[in-house]
Amino acid sequence: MIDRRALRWNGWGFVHAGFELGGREPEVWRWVAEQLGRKQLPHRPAAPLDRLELAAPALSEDDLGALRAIVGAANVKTDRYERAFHSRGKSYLDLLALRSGDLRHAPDAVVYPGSGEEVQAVVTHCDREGLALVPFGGGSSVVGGVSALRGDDQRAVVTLDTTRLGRVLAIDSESLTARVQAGIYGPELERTLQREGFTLGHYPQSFEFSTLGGWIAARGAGQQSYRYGKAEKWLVSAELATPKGPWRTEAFPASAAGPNLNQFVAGSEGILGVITEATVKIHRVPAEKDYRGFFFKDFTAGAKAVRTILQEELPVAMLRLSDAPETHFLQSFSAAQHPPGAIERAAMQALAWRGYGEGRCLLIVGLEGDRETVLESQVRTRAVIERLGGVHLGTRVGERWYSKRFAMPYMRDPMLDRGVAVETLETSVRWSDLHHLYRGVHLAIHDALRDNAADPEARAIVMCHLSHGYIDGASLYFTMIFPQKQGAEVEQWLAIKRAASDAIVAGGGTISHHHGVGTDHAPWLLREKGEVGVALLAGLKDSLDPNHTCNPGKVLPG
Ligand SMILES: Cc1cc2nc3c(=O)[nH]c(=O)nc-3n(C[C@H](O)[C@H](O)[C@H](O)COP(=O)(O)OP(=O)(O)OC[C@H]3O[C@@H](n4cnc5c(N)ncnc54)[C@H](O)[C@@H]3O)c2cc1C
Repeated sequence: MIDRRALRWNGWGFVHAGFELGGREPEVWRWVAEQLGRKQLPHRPAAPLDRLELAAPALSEDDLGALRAIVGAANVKTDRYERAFHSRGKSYLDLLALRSGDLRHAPDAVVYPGSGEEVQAVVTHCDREGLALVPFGGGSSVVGGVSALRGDDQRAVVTLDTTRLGRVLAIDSESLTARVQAGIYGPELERTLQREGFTLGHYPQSFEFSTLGGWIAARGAGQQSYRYGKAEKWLVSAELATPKGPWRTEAFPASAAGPNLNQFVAGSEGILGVITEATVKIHRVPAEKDYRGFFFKDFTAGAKAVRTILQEELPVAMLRLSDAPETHFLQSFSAAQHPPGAIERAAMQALAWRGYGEGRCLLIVGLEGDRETVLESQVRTRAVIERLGGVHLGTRVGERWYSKRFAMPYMRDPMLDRGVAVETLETSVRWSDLHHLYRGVHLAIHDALRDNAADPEARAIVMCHLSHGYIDGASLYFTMIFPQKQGAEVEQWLAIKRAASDAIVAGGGTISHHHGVGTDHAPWLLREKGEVGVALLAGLKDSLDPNHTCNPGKVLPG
């Protein structure tokens, strides 16, 4: 379990850590300012915690006494730090609220149960007493999934932090499954499994600060999902504490006994109850890892290579194709930190002469497995890539990406400190609709950014990568960096988000491939699931949680 106070309550990661700019802060920030059409970047520090207004907890001493009796006095927290830390997740909207000192959604108490039985007792208590209950793992939701909301008829909000449930309970080395408590953080889970020679292989960018339960509840995807699968694929079974009592789902390798109910748990986002533990599929730790880079002349050629590799069913762990703006951004940002030497500059110039210039797109191919499989796969993926116009860059770019794969989120807080917004959104779509959707979303974002720009000189960076591919389609992940419109930051972002989400749905994409629904995507759910589908989900909620105790205001359209 990570000590909560070691973490930024209103930003990313450990308080003592940050993004390493190689001693070239002035050059990097000058480069960012230039890209965004700013002469210089403003100074916009976040409001300090001790000056924020926080309403007194709306729980009586009886309520608190009852919670203390369940989890122990030390595990019921009502102090300022705990309530602020648990008030929201990590989306741009969340950070805007936290940084401006808006703690309207702070929970009235945070409880840390130490067993599945204690979780069940807390759920039952909240349900009986008319209290809202918000399940909270790492709190890295970027869709409003952990906002401490309550229904009109609920007296107060209790946030249930799962991180004391942090143990691997059993490993079945014959079946390759592990039974794990839901509040375990990524690093502790992998450390424990790898000590025994196994891995789950689920490495989202938020790996260090997110939990097993959160991955399942939000149907998450790790960066190597091509090999290890999304959460719904590696989930074997789960145990939940619900207002109707404990619920354990079936745990078979396959079954024809009706629909597989695990599929309702994956993506339930806390609205059906609290996942207390799960059995998951594990793998032997791969003996070999190979990450290398390739350039394509454009995004279409790169996407065709990714599709071909997947449809030829070559065993890959990761294929990550950046479009031209993202490739340019990554290279220029890296050059601002570590200026390239003469040899590197000459190599880039030579590639530009060969046509890999302005529009070039970087593909990172990750292979994992035993030595023979990785070697064979390396030969075969490279053959496909070169046949379709890719040029090999070697392992350095791949290894650099791998070593920094969890670092980028640390850039967001210093950007916000300088009036620069950073946010992402994602979808998945069939191959036959992919380019149409890509263009449509790009256009919608650009138009919305222009119509909501900070001023006429403001420029934005909009970039995309293709990741998490399948035989029939792939996920597209968009990142936007733009100057904030001071005083209207929320409205500015909502306009951009609305335009992008409408374009995603119009283009045939899902409103989320791996971030989930939360509050932010709920308005688009009806268009995706249809009336019958939403009624089915609502019925499921009503049957397990008739008083709507669990995570009110999330997933289902209001
Ligand atoms: C910088 C950054 C990078 C990210 N990268 C990725 C990525 O690569 N891939 C990806 O999939 N996601 C990514 N995310 C999104 C987020 O990390 C995932 O949604 C993650 O799965 C959430 O895990 P968590 O433990 O933080 O859950 P939380 O944020 O605490 O909760 C997420 C949702 O699940 C519910 N929940 C949590 N635990 C439980 C439980 N035990 N039982 C029932 N409900 C529960 C919550 O109520 C909430 O609705 C990223 C987020 C950030 C901020």
